Amino acid sequence: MISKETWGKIIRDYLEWDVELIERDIPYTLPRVQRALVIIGPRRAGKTYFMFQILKELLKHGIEKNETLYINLEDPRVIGTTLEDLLNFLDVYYSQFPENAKKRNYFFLDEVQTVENWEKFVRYLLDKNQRVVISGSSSRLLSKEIATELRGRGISLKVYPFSFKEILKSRNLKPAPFYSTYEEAKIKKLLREYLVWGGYPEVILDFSLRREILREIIDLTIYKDIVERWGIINIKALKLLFRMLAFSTHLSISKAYKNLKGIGINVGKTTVANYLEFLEDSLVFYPLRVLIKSYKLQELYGFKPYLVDNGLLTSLGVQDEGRLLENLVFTELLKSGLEPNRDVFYYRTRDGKEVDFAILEKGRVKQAIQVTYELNESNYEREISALVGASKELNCRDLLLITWDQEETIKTKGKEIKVMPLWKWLLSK
Ligand SMILES: Nc1ncnc2c1ncn2[C@@H]1O[C@H](COP(=O)(O)OP(=O)(O)OP(=O)(O)O)[C@@H](O)[C@H]1O
Repeated sequence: MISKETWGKIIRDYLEWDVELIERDIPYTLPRVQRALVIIGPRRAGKTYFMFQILKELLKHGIEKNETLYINLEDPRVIGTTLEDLLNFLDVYYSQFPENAKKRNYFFLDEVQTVENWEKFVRYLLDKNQRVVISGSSSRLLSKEIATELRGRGISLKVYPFSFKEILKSRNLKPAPFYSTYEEAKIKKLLREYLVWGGYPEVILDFSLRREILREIIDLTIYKDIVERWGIINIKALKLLFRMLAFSTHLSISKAYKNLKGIGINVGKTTVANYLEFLEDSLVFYPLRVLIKSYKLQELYGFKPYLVDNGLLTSLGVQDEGRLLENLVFTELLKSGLEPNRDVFYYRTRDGKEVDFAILEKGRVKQAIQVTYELNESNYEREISALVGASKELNCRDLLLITWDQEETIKTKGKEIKVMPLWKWLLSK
């Protein structure tokens, strides 16, 4: 049992506490109805820090600090907290601030999954008309499942590693209609780093330790979230599968199974499917499906694998700039709020040409995006005819081709294709 003194101290410590943070551009609203805001995202993406940002914004809007409260349930002083302990903690809080008992308070509960029956406590607070923000990720319960556990009493908000705009902001480079030669050179240098090393907050904050940080994030995800949690014994197969995702442009369960078999790893197809699902659940891997009505055909075509951050690709050994660029575009689409396989798919024309991203809005394809590092003689015909074909079949006029550094407008066969350098596209979003 956690003593009243311990809770009292934790509350006092919180009131004295402050933290410096880089402000994120993640739109959110605290639910006005009796629902908790559940912050979810991959490991080390900045979920806790985003809670801190919400807290700070409340204070800026005139809420007294003692009307808010943050507890990290993985704080060593409160390990083993039970539901009863949490109720005791409420008593201690209200005994210190009796006037708050009649007000609306803001509770921020981090690593909430460590307490058994935590959802009962959250529902109790919500029933009392309190505002609740929760987050967590551990081998015991993935952040995605927290939303499920609340059974309709949670609204989830996704936090991913930094977007390019957020990185620029952290370096005091604000989006502007024009940049000086110096600024443009600086933006391109940062973009090159972002292309290779991604946007995990700790990587941005300590670039010299990027390799170690990324390795640690992969280990946390693989060992804590997947191996420990599911009691996986074939760790080698899981790690090889993760690497395969990084290197493949197309994959399916059978193909992954055959690839593994080809290098002497014998695991069943069901195991392969399970491992892929675990990686997907931990929000590091996204299988992008083809835009097609028939579910059977969708299965047949398999998926295009993407990872949540380019740093993971590099850490796993990917060096191909084309692959890095395409993955980066995917991650920015994610960060802009698009849900893969609901708002974004890849597209295959009737004659088998591929367009990387088809963006849907209100059931129609609003934009078709092709990504290629450099448009040149050898790929021009393929890239352009895929976009033109998709445009005709999908009746979509907004055609975009993202490259590393080329810019022009191509008019062909009655269609107009905008060719845009990556940095301009990222800043225009
Ligand atoms: N907005 C930010 N400003 C400054 N530093 C940040 C920010 N977001 C994250 N960080 C840095 O990254 C680290 C990891 O962030 P945080 O703890 O918020 O991630 P998390 O998603 O909650 O991680 P976990 O999944 O392991 O619980 C922090 O300790 C901090 O150093």
